[in-house]
Amino acid sequence: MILDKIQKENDIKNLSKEEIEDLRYEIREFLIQTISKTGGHLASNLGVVELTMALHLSFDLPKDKIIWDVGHQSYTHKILTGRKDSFDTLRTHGGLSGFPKRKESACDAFDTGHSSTSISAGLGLAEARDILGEDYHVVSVIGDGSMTGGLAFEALNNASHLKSNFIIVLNDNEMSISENVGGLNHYLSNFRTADAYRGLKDDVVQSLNKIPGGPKMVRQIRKAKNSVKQMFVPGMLFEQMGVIYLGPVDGYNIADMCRVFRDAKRVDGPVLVHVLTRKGMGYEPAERHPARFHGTDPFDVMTGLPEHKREKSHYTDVFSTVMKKMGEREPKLVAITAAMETGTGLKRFRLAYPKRFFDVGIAEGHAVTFAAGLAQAGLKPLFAVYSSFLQRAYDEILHDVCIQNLPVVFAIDRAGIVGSDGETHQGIYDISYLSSIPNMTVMAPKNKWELSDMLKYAIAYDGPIAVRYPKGEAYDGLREYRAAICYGQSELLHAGSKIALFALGSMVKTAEQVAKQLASHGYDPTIINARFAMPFDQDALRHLADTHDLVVTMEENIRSGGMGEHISDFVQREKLQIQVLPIAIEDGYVEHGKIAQLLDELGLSAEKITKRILEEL
Ligand SMILES: Cc1ncc(C[n+]2csc(CCOP(=O)(O)OP(=O)(O)O)c2C)c(N)n1
Ligand SMILES: CC(=O)[C@@H](O)[C@H](O)COP(=O)(O)O
Ligand SMILES: [Mg+2]
Repeated sequence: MILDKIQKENDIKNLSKEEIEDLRYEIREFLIQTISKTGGHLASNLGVVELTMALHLSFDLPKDKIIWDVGHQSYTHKILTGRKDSFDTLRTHGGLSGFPKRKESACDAFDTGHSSTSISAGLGLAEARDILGEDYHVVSVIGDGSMTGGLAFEALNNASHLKSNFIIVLNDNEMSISENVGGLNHYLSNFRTADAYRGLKDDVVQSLNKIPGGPKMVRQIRKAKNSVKQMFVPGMLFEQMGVIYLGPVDGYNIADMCRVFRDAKRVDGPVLVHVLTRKGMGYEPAERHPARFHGTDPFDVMTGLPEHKREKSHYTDVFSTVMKKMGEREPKLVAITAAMETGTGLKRFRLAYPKRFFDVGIAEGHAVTFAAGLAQAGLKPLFAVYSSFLQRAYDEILHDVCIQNLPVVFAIDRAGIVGSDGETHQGIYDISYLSSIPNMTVMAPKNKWELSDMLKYAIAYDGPIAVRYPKGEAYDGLREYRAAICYGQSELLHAGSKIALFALGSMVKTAEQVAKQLASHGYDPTIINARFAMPFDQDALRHLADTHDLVVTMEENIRSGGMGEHISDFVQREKLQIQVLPIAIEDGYVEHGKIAQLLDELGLSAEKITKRILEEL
């Protein structure tokens, strides 16, 4: 195996031409075999094997800095920097991260996970290098999807002004997770078709020359030729912004890419190298279904089919079904995604109501203000978004939606621990960052039927409102508890004594288990489904203070700014005679691992919560 010769960074430079040719196949095979067992981001990684090899052949790591935008495509980089043998631990607890991590390797120049940050970060490194009088190259590798994020444009604007030596590699595979959308995508696709355009024009000229009056028209066309050509000179947009454009270059021709990188190093100022790649390259099922293999669970290599069939529906599936129904019932309902159509479950809505569906690209901030505009003009916008990506839009939620009290619905998927994507993707901050914004309402369902009821309630509600629900299987217990949703009111599930479990969303199921465990110690706790994190049910708490000794608040969110902290504050301010035990995630970041394992480690499993309660008593 040539791969065995790669034990550390720069080892690739010792390989012969023939070995380099073979290495690309070995890496691809290794990626397919490994990810088929561990799961992970396959399609993007298969697309950039040769690009990564060319970068490693052209630059000197760790002295030179490569910043991977999002970082989901950094697996070959990890292999070429001596981490191949850890791949069986990919995205597991204590194992290799699915994203670049500075603490994992000196060759990981900057931690990523969310998109469109690489040009800003790279520019920062380049400026620091110049101010400190150091000498190294900085390369930011950004995909065409991530290029649709506003931050990337802000950085380009700044780069052209600063004029620091800095290389941007635009990895253009014409895909975000799903098809890339928008004007930039059209602009880039012109470069791909520029040759075809020229050929077509010659054909047109030949045909025109054969018809009466044709030669005159040909002369006019020739006159216009230069200005028409301008439109098709690749990279004009970047060049006019002051960023030198090189390309497009074939992302599967290593020698060509190395040549262009050599040129790019010599350019004075910012330079953009446009590389054309294909998502899923070299594995037929992934080439055919790049969105499905963007992030995949373990699968069978021969067929490409998932190893485990879904037995129960996920919260995302429930959301998808409700949206399809509500679209029919509510003609003013419009749905927005920021490049997450598949992940959020909006595909069915798009197919049924294409005119009421908007994929705005990776642009969460824009999505929120766009929703505010739609709401202000009389529509009912719903933004379906992952909890961690909505962090991008804090000011837009406050400034554009909540100050004007506009009826925008936030359907927040992946709220809580998400597992294998790790610290950048854990959805454990949304209750805190949303609850502090006046006019915002925050709800979380206990099971799949309540998600459906809450979404319907939210769509009918006249103000900003969020429904947060976790990744994975939807809970199908407690079906018999389906009291109508009333604003700011909780739901009593079991009336007991002494201890009250005041649980939100996913923690209601855990509360049931805690109650069972406490029963074996002779307690009969009351169980309350909080339903609303903000405003929480103050009357219920006043009543509990009269009848119970301890209220245990339970939420899958960080402690700081969470429901428990708000309730503790309320109890203190009202001088209620009840002890509060807030169960939440301790403030900090949570690394990758299995969801159940992480919850247990964070003290949020039924066993750990029961233990805490018994200690408290
Ligand atoms: C702020 C943010 N929003 C959404 C995502 C989810 N996401 C991860 S990769 C991706 C597509 C990126 O497309 P591109 O940069 O072209 O890379 P490719 O997958 O095509 O290699 C999206 C939408 C994210 N990581 N960060
Ligand atoms: C890299 C990235 O941000 C996404 O691909 C994310 O990993 C998707 O998560 P899900 O697999 O939960 O949809
Ligand atoms: Mg792409």
